[in-house]
Amino acid sequence: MVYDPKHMIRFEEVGFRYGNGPEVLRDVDLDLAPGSFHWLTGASGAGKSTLLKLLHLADHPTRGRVEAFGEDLSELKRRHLPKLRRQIGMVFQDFRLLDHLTVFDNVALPLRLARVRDSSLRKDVGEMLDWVGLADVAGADPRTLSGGQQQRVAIARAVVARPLLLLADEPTGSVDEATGTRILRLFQELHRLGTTVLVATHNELLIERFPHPVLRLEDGQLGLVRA
Ligand SMILES: Nc1ncnc2c1ncn2[C@@H]1O[C@H](COP(=O)(O)OP(=O)(O)OP(=O)(O)O)[C@@H](O)[C@H]1O
Repeated sequence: MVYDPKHMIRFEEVGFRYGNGPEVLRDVDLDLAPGSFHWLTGASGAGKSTLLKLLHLADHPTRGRVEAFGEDLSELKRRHLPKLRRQIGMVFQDFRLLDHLTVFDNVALPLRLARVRDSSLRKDVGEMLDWVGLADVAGADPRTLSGGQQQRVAIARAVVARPLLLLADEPTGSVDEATGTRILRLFQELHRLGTTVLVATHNELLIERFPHPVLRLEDGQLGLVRA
């Protein structure tokens, strides 16, 4: 399958509820243009993580249509989903690093899943750790690192396989302002290289400093509050 990068992710009238609970997302329309950078905001509990979960193709909508890289999710064969999801890098709010693996092996994980050869895997992971400034802790247990360092491991892991789309859930939530700015500069660099980026955050300071369009979730509905 070769994906057409002209089509990133498209939502049409998407609704989502957990079990029999109320609808958390309602009539969400979204067309993420390739090469775009969006902020995603909204009060706590507004549904940002839920929207990211659907964008990450980790769950199906309760209603509506999701199209990813030109493929309709409801028509996609289950065995094709992992390959599609490999086009998407995700930085989770709580990092989700694997404690039993070193920093190097955490970052290498997506390449191992994609069966990348050992020699090019070592090169790619090495370059990625250099890029996030963590080459000197490659052999460390991630639990021994600071929050900001762990976040950079999570970012390296999310982008090592060169995804078309990068999603990040509150990536500066547990780091100081200087580290937050550093993380944003990494995202900016990826964006300049052509990656489509969407970052959920409460950090008004960063939203002001990096003037990308702002999407806002309110009452389960998505709107553009800054173009
Ligand atoms: N696994 C779940 N089961 C049931 N309800 C859930 C689940 N996850 C989230 N919710 C509910 O869905 C709503 C949206 O939650 P979500 O985590 O998407 O919001 P958020 O905007 O990311 O919040 P925050 O900014 O605090 O991270 C909330 O009412 C939450 O309680």
